[in-house]
Amino acid sequence: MALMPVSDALAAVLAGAEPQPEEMVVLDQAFHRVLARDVAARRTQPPEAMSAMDGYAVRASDAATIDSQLTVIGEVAAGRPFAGSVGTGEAVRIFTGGVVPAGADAVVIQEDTVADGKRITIKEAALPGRHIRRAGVDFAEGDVLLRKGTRLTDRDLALAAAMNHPQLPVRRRPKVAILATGDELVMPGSAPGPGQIVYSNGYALHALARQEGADTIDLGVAADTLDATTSGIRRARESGADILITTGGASVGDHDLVQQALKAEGIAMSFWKIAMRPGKPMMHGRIGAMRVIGLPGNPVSSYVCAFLFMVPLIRALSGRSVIHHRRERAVLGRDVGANDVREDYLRARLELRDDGTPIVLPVNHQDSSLLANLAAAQALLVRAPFAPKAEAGTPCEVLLLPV
Ligand SMILES: Nc1nc2c(c(=O)[nH]1)N[C@H]1C(S)=C(S)[C@@H](COP(=O)(O)OP(=O)(O)OC[C@H]3O[C@@H](n4cnc5c(N)ncnc54)[C@H](O)[C@@H]3O)O[C@H]1N2
Ligand code: MOO
Repeated sequence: MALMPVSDALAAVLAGAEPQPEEMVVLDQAFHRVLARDVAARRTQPPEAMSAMDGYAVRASDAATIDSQLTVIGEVAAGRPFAGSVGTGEAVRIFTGGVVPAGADAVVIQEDTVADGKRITIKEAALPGRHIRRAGVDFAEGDVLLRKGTRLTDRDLALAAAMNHPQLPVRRRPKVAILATGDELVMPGSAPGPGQIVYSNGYALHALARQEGADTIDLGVAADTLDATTSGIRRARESGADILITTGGASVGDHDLVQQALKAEGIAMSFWKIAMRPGKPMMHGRIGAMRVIGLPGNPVSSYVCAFLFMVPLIRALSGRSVIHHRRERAVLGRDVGANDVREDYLRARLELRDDGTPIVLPVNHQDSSLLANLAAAQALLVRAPFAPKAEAGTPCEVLLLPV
């Protein structure tokens, strides 16, 4: 198969990706979940005119001049409205959040009054509407304030509560199973023997998938045999995974068995090999309803491909309205050479110029095994296939890496 352009590969990965079924969750469980439906306010907020200050509810016309005197006929506090109404020459003691009593159309803050028993003297002229939050100034019953496809923020949860929703309709989290392959891999903290490599890819992949709202299943490391690899794939299916991510064994070496194992398990392959760097040997297909992304083993290739393909897929399955990474505009901080047929995603640091323009500094060594570079990078500089060489100062596009 020929190398597939990145945009075609992404379209293939996202083809037919429908949002997961809906479920109701209580607000405490709803942080970062994706709304399955538009949500409208169940009440008007505030439901009635309320005082924004501690002071006295008055008729503005009675308190329009300094030294006017009023009689305090009662009190209203938050949650305890005053039953009567404020007549001429009268005032009601009121506290922040208290319902403005009938008849009153202004609040005079207590600092602007002198109190003497039931009498107050006005020291600052009242203005109609002053210090009063009118009914519905925040929102009205029926207002749609939270939209389907939104990933709920901390503020959204407070808003949903104020809208009087104890629970929200969200999308079920996609399940992502992650299977590493490679005889050479040993766990962090062990004493690697000759030629052994410490397993690292899965840590970034699990974290990235979870950060995007997926549940992850760890299928461990399969040895480089067809049996071990097919058994890992089968376990992914049995676990009900929506997405299987494999890492390693994607290339053409004698021990790269992932594609063979996927075929033995009946995969409908959609592509193998993309015109991108890093990540050329990535593959994609489906086994039944399970979507499979076969990531390369090199740690940077594995992460960059997951970032570019797994993340939008998780977002699409989660029903998010925005699924694509945003390309930010920036300026090259150093010269870069001409590109070849593969779209390049160069690890880069970002610096802000004095005027706020982000300057992109691609790291010197872009070999796809170099994790220290990846961890230090804040962005990926995107270089289109056959982009000509470009000098420092040229506008460019970057993808920001998660923080
Ligand atoms: N003749 C060719 N050789 C290679 C080609 C090619 O086109 N022709 N492509 C190269 C490219 S590009 C990549 S990327 C790699 C990807 O190969 P694999 O997906 O088969 O990866 P492995 O061989 O299994 O591993 C590569 C490297 O990464 C280490 N690794 C693997 N898994 C993990 C893990 N979970 N944690 C940490 N490190 C891992 C592994 O030990 C190897 O060192 O192929 C090129 N070759
Ligand atoms: O995909 Mo490979 O990353 O070019 O090493």
